[in-house]
Amino acid sequence: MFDVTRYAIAAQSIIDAGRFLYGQGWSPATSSNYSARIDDEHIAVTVSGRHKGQLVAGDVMVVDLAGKAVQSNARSSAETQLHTVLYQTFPEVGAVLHTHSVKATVLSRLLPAGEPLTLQGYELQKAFSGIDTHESELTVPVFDNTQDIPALARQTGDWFRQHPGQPGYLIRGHGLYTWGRTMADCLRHVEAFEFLFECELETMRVRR
Ligand SMILES: CSCCC(=O)C(=O)COP(=O)(O)O
Ligand SMILES: [Zn+2]
Repeated sequence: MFDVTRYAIAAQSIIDAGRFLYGQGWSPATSSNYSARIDDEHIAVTVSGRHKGQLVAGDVMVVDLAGKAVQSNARSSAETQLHTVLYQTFPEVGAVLHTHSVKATVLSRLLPAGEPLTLQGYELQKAFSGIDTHESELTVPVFDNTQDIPALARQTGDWFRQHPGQPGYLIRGHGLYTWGRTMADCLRHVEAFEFLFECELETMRVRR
């Protein structure tokens, strides 16, 4: 059982995040999914297929950390396991956001297969929780868009257990996953990634 007040707060944070992310053009055409932790065993997550700029309370539901719906007949996001694996792996994670921006999508397709995106020397890296110098190296792995969500959940879980300080990943031709202690932290991470993706794309353009 979960606390209804905590659920309502989590659901509202998801609704507000959707309005912002859709407004930025980072969650077009029903793409993306969002979640927020309710307690040690439950998260609030978006219902599959909903318009993320027009979310209402009925577009958010509760699942347990195995991804099983709790007190709902709705179908949670098709990518629910990519969220639950992060809450299982990192007890401090309070929110997870998945977005489909043009920059994340294009950059993930331009990176050589098998190579992560490496970010270093950007002042804005300090926007990520726990990063206090632009000299640190951020590694953003790029996973293939296999459509096999259980396999991807295992892959991402394994990778981040070995690299617990890294703040997100890309799925090739698909989008970004990032997380944070709070929804505010998580939204800041999305914004920071978007800025850094634009810098990387602009650098590639200038160097051509
Ligand atoms: C229209 S985007 C295709 C599915 C997807 O990648 C996504 O992020 C949304 O899936 P959901 O089941 O969470 O609505
Ligand atoms: Zn997606």
